[in-house]
Order: sequence, then structure tokens, then C-alpha cells
Amino acid sequence: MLSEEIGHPNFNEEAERLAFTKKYIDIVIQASESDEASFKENLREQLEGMELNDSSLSYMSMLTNANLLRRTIDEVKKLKKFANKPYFARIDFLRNETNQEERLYIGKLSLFDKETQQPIVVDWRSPVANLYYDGRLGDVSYEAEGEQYDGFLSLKRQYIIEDGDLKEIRDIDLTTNDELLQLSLSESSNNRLSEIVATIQEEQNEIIRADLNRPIIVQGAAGSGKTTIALHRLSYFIYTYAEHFRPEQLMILAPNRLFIDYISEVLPELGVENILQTTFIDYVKACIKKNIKMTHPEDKLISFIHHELENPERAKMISEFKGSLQFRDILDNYLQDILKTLLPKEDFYVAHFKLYSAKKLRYLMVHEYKYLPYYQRIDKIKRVLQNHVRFKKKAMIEKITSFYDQKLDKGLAHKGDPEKRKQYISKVLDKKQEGLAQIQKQLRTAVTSYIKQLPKHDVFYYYHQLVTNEALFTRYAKGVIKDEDIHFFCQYQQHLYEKKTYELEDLAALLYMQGKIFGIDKELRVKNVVIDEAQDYSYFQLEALKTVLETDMFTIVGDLAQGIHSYRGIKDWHIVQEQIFTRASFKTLQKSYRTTIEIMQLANQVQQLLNMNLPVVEPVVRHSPKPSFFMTNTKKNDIQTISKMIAAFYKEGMKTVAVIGKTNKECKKIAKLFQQYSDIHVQLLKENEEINSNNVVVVSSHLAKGLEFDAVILYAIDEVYQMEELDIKLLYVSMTRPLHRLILFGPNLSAFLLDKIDPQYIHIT
Ligand SMILES: Nc1ncnc2c1ncn2[C@@H]1O[C@H](COP(=O)(O)OP(=O)(O)OP(=O)(O)O)[C@@H](O)[C@H]1O
Repeated sequence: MLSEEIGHPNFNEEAERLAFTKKYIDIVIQASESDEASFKENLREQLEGMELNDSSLSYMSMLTNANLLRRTIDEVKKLKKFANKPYFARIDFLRNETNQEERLYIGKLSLFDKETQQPIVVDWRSPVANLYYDGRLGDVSYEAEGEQYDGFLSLKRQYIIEDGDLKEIRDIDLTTNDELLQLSLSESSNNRLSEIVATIQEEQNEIIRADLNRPIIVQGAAGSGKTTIALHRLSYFIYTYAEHFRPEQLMILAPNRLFIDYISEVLPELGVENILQTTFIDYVKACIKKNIKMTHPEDKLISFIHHELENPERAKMISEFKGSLQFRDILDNYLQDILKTLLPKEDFYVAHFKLYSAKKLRYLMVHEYKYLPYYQRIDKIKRVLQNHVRFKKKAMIEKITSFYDQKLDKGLAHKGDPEKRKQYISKVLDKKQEGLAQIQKQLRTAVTSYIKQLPKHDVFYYYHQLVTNEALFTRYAKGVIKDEDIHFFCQYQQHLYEKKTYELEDLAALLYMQGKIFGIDKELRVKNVVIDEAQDYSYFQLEALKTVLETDMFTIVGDLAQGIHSYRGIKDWHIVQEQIFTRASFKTLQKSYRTTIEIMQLANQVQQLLNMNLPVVEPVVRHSPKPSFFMTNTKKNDIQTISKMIAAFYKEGMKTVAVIGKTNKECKKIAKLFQQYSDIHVQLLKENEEINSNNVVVVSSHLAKGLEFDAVILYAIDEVYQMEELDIKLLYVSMTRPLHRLILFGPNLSAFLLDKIDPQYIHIT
């Protein structure tokens, strides 16, 4: 049962406990800071006493001090950060093994009593904390390092602590709804994703803590916490494997810079710092080391939305094909042939000494160094030859020397005309010198000249050679795609080539080929990857990432119902699981934590228009007024009505409001109307921009994907949503952005497909 605040029987005791913990943290901070000072002093002394070539011993001791210092600084930083809210929950666990009840306070750090080694606060990511998220009251167990620990959970308690003061205590049992969750969901958003450690739900916890040594694919409804959970899983990973991985070896791939900005604030809160946060496009550019010119990744989508393409089916075919595993197969065959062109054909000679046969070198290239990208194999061969030359150098010189020395001996021993003998000897001496000079020169240059004979091109050359040459492409693609498609495909690629441009769909192939032919730089070879909005990736994009990174340690989260790029993206998670990440587990999240029941009911109606057999999304019990539809009037009147509404939302305590138009073009119009007819300053959101939380945001439906706002107004001036897959998805995305309020402004009900759904879910004014 929910206990009354202040009136909770244990309130005073808990307030004392909080005061004690805060005091303890203070003491630890003070002690650590003096440690820090003494480490710094140590370090300074050692640096002063160091000669350039000082013994390794003092270097080692300096390093130890530096590490200790870094650790202390990190610890103090963390303690200071969480000092005012050291924990958010408590569990009481009677451990069968010891028959002792443990009272465990759970927070975002771990803190131990230095004397007794008893935990004062346990980290939410520690194994025992799993009981808080997972365990019901009663008989429970948790696992740590492969061992199972059983016991009895008698209490689960949550705290609301503000500015270091205990405000509320809630005890949770089976019959209680998670009040803290309710409370946290009813709060207003500040344009940034927040951490949810206190209210992680069981189904979410399962994903966060799912086997870290296996990839995981999550199909999650809009607002089910996919992004949040993916970040918490990273945090859990870092905690669990702190000893084995550096944060630089982890990467988050987000759809655009705007999104990276959106998630950026929550990461340090979760102890996730210094990890690589980038977009697929930027990552590939870094791998191929060239800032290639690209068509805008949304261009095609926008042309589809506007029905601008002459032959949209063909455009879809090309995008889909470039993202398919069939294209990967074609490239694999082509890569085999590229390898053949790189194989040495001539034996390797220095002067007339044969040092390595071509056959043996080919064997090395094809078999021995199979694990390496092609050009790295050539580098290896180069080193093998260089070593071999070095190894044989003496013998070769000796052979030449002895050859001429024998001749000299013969000449000297000759009893004939002394003049002729002199001439002969001088000629031999000249020849010897010449021979030795020649071999010296060859020793220096033979390897380089030999390697130079092998072709050297960049990845772009290889790619274009294949995709713009119809005859060559046909050789690989015949039977895989239709002949006429081969023709269109090559024409299309030729057209891009002439404009020296690439599109997003080319990047999977470029990345894959770069990895196979050249390899990618070490700092880009991360070991663990989180992909958000993964439904917009193609199969080949995922495959290329997995291949070049040589790991399948991926957390992949997405929602097919929001797959607005499905012409190039994933249509079925099973294919990902069966053909790419074969070790992956698959989970679904069906509850939406973002949106209220009334908003979700309407959005569900729209989602069902997709006929994709996706289950309806279950909202967490939270209410709002029904979404309202307003018929548009004059533009001036519309903007004035909308402005009044926005003012009222702010008055109600909402912090973020967005007006969503179907396309960028529509949004530009909306922003201009605000300028003309309203005092409200709006921010027309662009992809690479940060959201300024003081502004009302005007954003297009496709760019709004992944974001959330307290209140959302869908405004259709000229561009309405039609009864087709892409538009339904865009509408669904837009409707699932608000936390608390949804309003629709359009010329008629059908502008938002409301004529196709049960009218009970909408309030028509
Ligand atoms: N357990 C939870 N406790 C409190 N808030 C939660 C919880 N889970 C999710 N939320 C909140 O729900 C909202 C939606 O979360 P998030 O953006 O991660 O969902 P998503 O599945 O990525 O959504 P979308 O697919 O629409 O982008 C966020 O405001 C998040 O803080």
C-alpha cells in the first residue's frame, strides 16, 4: 500500500539514515580530496626528479600514482554528483545462506563502509539490485558470477529525495501500482531524455540485463523506452565489464545529430562517458577516410512523400537492392575477383637470386593471411620479403664476392702475359665492384619495386568499376535480379557517379568493401554497438557493421510501425535474427510509458491501418483529455488559436510544445505564419540543430521520430496524410510524440485519416 508521506511510520528513521549517508559521503570526499592532494604532491615530486632516461622503476611508480589519482578524482566527482541523492530505493533481503536480513539502499553509486566493508549504498547495476527490479516480495533469488543466491524479500521501498531532503517514502507490494512510475510519467519533459533508474520496469529490466555476451534485438512500441533502455544497457555493460573495456570501445549509432544532442544529457548521469556517439553516415565517412558528397539521406523519403518521382517503384527497388544481402553476395563474388588481381604473378628476385616463388606468395595471400583485409595482406607480404632479403643479404653478397674472387684467383694464378693478366684482373675487379653495387641497390629497391607492380586503387574505384559497368555487373548479378533491373541500376549509379555523389544506400557497400580490402582504423573498431531507430537500417548496413567490426555484440532497438524508411530498411526482424545476428535474442516491448491512454488509443487506431499485424500498444495507466480535432479556418485565425492553446499549455506547467507539419516545406510555412501572426517565437527544427527548450518547436513528421514533447499540435495546411503506408507511419510517429496532450488542426477529418477510425477516440470541436 502507498504509505502517506511524512506519516510513514519509518519516516524519521529514514531521514536519519539519509543524513548519515550524506555525512558519510562528505567524509569520504574530504578524505579522498586529501588523498588526491597527496597523490598530486607525489606525482609532482617524481616528475621533478625524473631524468629523460630515468629507470623504469620510477616511471612505474609515477604511473601507479597517476592511476590512483585518476581513480580518486573520478570517485570524488561521482560522490559529489550523487551526494544529494545517494539512493532512490531500499530492499530488505533475508539471505538463506547466512539467515541474516540485509537492508540494501540502491543508488547510482556504490559506497562501502571502509571499516566493516558493509555496503552503505549499492549500485543499481549490481547483481543484488536486480531484486529491486525483478523480484516480487517473497521468495526470490538473484545471480552473481554464475552463482544463485536465494532468500526472502520482505520490503521494496522507494524514496523521493529533493535537494538532499527526504520528501516521500513509498512501500511497494504486489497490489500497489508503481506510484513512482506514475509520478515520474506525469512530470513534464525538458526536451532531454532522462534517466529512469528508479522506475525501470520488469520487462525493461530483462532487456537491460539480458546476457551481455549476446546480441539483442528489441521490437518496441513507440514510447516503450527503447532509447532509454538501450542507454541503460550500455551503462550496465560499462559497470559489469569496467575491467575489460574502455568506453572508447563502445559506440551509439543515432539517426542524426539532433538525436545525439537529445540523448547526450542522460549519458553522464548513467556513468556513460567518452563513448563514440555518431551517425552511420559519419561513421562510414571516418572509416573510408573521405568526406564524400552525399545526397541528403531524407531526399528520397521526401520525394516519396511528395509523389515527385517519375518511377517510385524503381527508386524503391534500387534502394532495397542496395540494402539487401543479395547485394552483399554479389560483392563477395566481386571481392574474390579483386583478390585475384592482387595476387603476385612473378617470382621475387634480387639480382638473379630467386628469393620467393610467386606461388608461395600467393599461398600466403590467399590462405595464410586470410584473416586480414587484402591490402594489409600485401603489407604483410612486403614485410615478409623485406625480412627475407635482410636474412639472405649476407649470403648473396658472399656468393657474388666469392664468384669474382674465384675468378681473381684464377687470373692471379695465370702464368701468361703479365700485361693481359693485369687487364683481366682489373676487369674482374671492376665487374666485382659493379656486381656488388648492383646488388646493394637491388637489396634496397627490390621489394618496393616488386610490390609496386601490384594494382593500387581506392574503395571508390572498385565500387564504381562494378556498379557503373553493366557488362561487369551483369556477370555477378545475372539471375539475382532481373536483367532490366540490372540495366536501371547501372544507369542510376552512373548518374550518381557523374555527379560525384553517393546516397546513404551506397554506404553499406562502401563500408563492407573498405573493411574487406583495406580494413578500418583501430580507434573505429569498437567492440560493442547500440543502434537506435534500427528499423531504418538495411540488412546490409547491419551486416557491413558486423563484418568490419568483427563482433556481433550489438544492441538493436527499433519499431517497425515507425519504419518510415522501410523502402530501404528492415521489414522483418526475423531476417536480421536468422541471417545476420544469429546469436541474438529477440524481445518485444508493448507498453508505452510516454503517452496517455487517450492519445495512445487514437494512435493505435492509426497504427492498425497499417495492416502489419502489429499488436496494439498498451499505455501505462495515465489519463489526459481526448485528442481534439479542430477544423482550419483562415491561417491567421488558426495561428492565433494555436498560440492561445500553447499559452494555456505553458500555464498548466508544460515545458515543451511542438507543432508538427507533415514535411519540411509545410513546416517552413508554419514557422512563417507564426512570425506573421503570433508573438510566440518558434524554432524551425533542422536536422543538425540543437533544440532550444525555451522555444516552441516546429518540426516535420519524419524528423520528429524519436523525440518527445509535453504537448503536440499536428497542423496540416496543404499537406495532408493519405491512406498509404508511408503516410500512415508518419502520422503514427507524429501522434506518439506527446506526453500529455495531442491536438490536430486540419482542413477536414480525412487530413489525419480520422474518417477511417472509430470516432469515439477523438474529440471534434
Ligand atoms: N520505466 C520508466 N520509468 C519512467 N519513464 C519511462 C520508463 N520507460 C520509459 N520512460 C519514459 O518514456 C518515454 C519514452 O521513452 P523512449 O524515448 O526511450 O521510448 P522509445 O521506445 O525510444 O520511443 P520512440 O520509439 O517513440 O522513439 C521517455 O520519456 C522515457 O523517459
